[in-house]
Amino acid sequence: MVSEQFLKELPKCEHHLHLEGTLEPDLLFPLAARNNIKLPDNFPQSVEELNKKYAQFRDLQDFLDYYYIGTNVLITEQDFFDLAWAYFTKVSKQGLVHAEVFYDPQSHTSRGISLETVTNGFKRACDEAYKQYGITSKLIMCLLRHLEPRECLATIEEAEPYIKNGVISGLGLDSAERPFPPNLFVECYEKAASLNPDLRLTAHAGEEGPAQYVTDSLDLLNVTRVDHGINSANDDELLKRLAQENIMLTVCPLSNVKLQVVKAVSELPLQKFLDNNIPFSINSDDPSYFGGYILDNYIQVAKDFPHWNYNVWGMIAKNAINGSWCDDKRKSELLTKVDEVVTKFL
Ligand SMILES: Nc1ncnc2[nH]cnc12
Ligand SMILES: [Zn+2]
Repeated sequence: MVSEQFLKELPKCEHHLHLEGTLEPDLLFPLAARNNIKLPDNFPQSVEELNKKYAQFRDLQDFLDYYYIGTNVLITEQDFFDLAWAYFTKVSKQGLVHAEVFYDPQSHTSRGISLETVTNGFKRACDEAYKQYGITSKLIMCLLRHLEPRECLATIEEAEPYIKNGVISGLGLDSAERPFPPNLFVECYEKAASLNPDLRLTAHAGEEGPAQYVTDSLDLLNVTRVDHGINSANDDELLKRLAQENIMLTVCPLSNVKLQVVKAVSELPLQKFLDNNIPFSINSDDPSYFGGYILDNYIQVAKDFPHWNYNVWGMIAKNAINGSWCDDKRKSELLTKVDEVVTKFL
């Protein structure tokens, strides 16, 4: 296995990180107190109890139930800034160089918090992360697929100024996958794309849902990237297409284990993706809930795929950079850094 120090120094990109999923219990309770939010009686009432619950979830929905309760403690622009800032500070020590991060405005607008409050708080943290840590970033607004598509359309309309001025760089689709297929959101994706031709499109698909949802996300939503996508491995035609069209899958190893999508990271079809030239990146999804940030995910994959050498890891890091939505200058800077680190450890 490659060394942990190498994985730490390797320039890493995160493409699948829900900012609300970085809410650690030791921030959740102080924010609840700061904002006078009473958590439900059946919600764990201490950091220790909450950490115990986070040790295992039955499935995606079991996790989402906790996740949405957690978001209720976020009220002011400063709360959103503090949340994202805590995340950037942590990963700045793990070799993260570029982050394309999700957020769920509807979890907040449904509680009377404006999309501006949320977006401005997160954007300020992104700007500060660049200033203080040199981390570049992009904001991706996600639609909650358990909500009515017409509500999602209204959210896109609310976000129009941020989509037009590029503060929101991408559109995503998250929450409970299985009963809410991609075809429900065709109009939303078309509307968002019409507001700015540079808006990037992605969607969660093939996490708990079938490979068909990945195909439909490509065909119906015109996504150029797929979040999770691991069930693509069950469809050989789709695998060929992902390679031909250079569609990156944003894989989340520790998440998949915690949500019981797989029993162990070693079961993930990562070798199959490599063998079929399908680019993937390694990501943390909701790190405070799933027991690890970006470097923890890299280390676990390295442990479960111990035959991958420095060159293989260099290629994985480069695929993540090439699949990023940053400009060519930033990409070439980061690609050069990968070569330097690989050479140092070879
Ligand atoms: N892993 C995940 N899948 C779907 N929706 C999510 N929201 C936060 N994390 C998610
Ligand atoms: Zn996710």
